[in-house]
Amino acid sequence: MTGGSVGDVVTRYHTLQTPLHLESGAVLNDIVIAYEQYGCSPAHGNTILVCHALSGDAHAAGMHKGDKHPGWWDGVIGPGKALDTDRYCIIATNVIGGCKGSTGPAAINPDTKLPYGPDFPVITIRDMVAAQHTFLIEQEIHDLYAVVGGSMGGMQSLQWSVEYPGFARRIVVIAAAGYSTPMHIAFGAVGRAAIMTDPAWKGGRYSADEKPDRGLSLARMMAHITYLSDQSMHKKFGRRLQEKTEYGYGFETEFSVESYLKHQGRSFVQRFDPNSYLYITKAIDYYDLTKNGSLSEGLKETDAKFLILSVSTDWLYPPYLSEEIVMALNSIGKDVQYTEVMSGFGHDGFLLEDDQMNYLIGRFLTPLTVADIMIRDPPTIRGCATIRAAAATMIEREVNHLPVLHADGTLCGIVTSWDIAKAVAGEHTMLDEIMTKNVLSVSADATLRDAAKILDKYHISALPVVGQGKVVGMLTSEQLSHIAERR
Ligand SMILES: CC(=O)SCCNC(=O)CCNC(=O)[C@H](O)C(C)(C)COP(=O)(O)OP(=O)(O)OC[C@H]1O[C@@H](n2cnc3c(N)ncnc32)[C@H](O)[C@@H]1OP(=O)(O)O
Ligand SMILES: N[C@@H](CCO)C(=O)O
Repeated sequence: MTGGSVGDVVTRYHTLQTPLHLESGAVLNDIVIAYEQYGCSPAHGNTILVCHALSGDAHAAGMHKGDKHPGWWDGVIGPGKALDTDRYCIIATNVIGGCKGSTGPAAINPDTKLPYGPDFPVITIRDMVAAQHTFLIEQEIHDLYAVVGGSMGGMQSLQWSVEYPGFARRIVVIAAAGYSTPMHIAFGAVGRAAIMTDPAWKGGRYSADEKPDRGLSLARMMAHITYLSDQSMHKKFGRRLQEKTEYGYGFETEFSVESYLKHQGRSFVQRFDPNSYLYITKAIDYYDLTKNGSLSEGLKETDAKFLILSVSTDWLYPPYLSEEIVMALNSIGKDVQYTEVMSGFGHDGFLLEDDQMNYLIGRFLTPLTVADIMIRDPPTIRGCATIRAAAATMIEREVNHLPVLHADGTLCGIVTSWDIAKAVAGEHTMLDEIMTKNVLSVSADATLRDAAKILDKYHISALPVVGQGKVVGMLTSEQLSHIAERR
């Protein structure tokens, strides 16, 4: 997919005026939310909130001055991309508990004037979302067009739908789950143990000069394996050695994958706070949207359209976890679409498969409407005409359906070539005798999906498109099948 860049961007900061009552019972005051905003100005119904994964931040797109990489979802956010900045206002915030500008354990505790460290209260995904909600309200944004996120971002998207039903019209959940599994918790536990057993951790009260870097690096190395796949590791590294010493195979000689993981660990300690890692992984582990053991029960109050995406080779959040969400939503009659993205990248596929993400998310957020494919200014006929005149118009204009109009141009019926055939057999003369009078119609801004549902439900093959009382177009099942074949 082609698309432009949002260009140079800066992170902004907002201090919440409202204290945040956390799920743990603790209260946080003066919370700072780091955020970035791209595209149109926020207006009623045009704003999309993007939620990041474990180590992400508010810098989702565009370039920060001096950086060598753009924001973490630059491939999907920008003019003409799925999160189209020509159409929408895109907002990304850093979660509370994080370390990229929003209040987290490395922030200064106003009571002690020292970093919170281990005194920072336990936070949950629900708390992260509550902070985003307060932030939006204080920015005078009272509804969202969509909430979109992958991995922990997907958990936030789902939590939004449960916590604030109706606030967001569309919810996109990628490579996520309705709850953290024992395996997620197990990986989280090992990562936390790596940090907490590093002598430099010092019960969480480490100094800026001496952080538990070894522990954090180890935690990231281990976690990063879970973001890859067997297939991607074969392809990326094989059994290659990074460099062979002149002595041949020495104990120090690194495999390519070993060197890669060390690089990931080393670069992670440059950009992430160890205590934040503990708090955020704990928030992920506590995440559980089931109620009385049922995901359907937990999602009962949601009121949005859902797009759920999984990644075929993701073994951390395997497709079955997404399918559980889909089944739960289906079982309670919610509007949900699902696709398993075919990708060899594993869990991080949601950050790498830009083309598929753009196509699937773009189609969901900005679906084709009836206006995009309808026949404009279609031939019509007056209700007082003869059947012969209708047949002649159909042959001349090569159509099988004619909307029938009153003298004032408003719709009063529809006639099809099948009606004409029946009329000949029944020896009728006037159109009024054979046309369908209870004609169904659709508006030009209806989605093709909604229009297709009407055609299917009533077993009909065409719908006049009506705007301001007048017929402005015609939509047929034939056009819909052409579109389905092309997409
Ligand atoms: C919403 C969010 O989750 S935001 C957080 C997302 N970001 C992260 O997870 C940060 C870590 N980044 C990554 O894991 C990756 O960059 C991804 C998943 C985002 C993208 O993956 P890719 O484009 O395939 O990059 P890849 O995983 O190959 O990493 C490239 C880096 O590894 C280095 N590298 C690659 N192979 C090796 C090797 N054998 N030995 C040492 N270093 C290596 C590259 O030099 C490059 O370094 P740089 O980032 O310092 O420039
Ligand atoms: N690699 C991503 C995905 C984790 O789910 C991150 O570190 O945030």
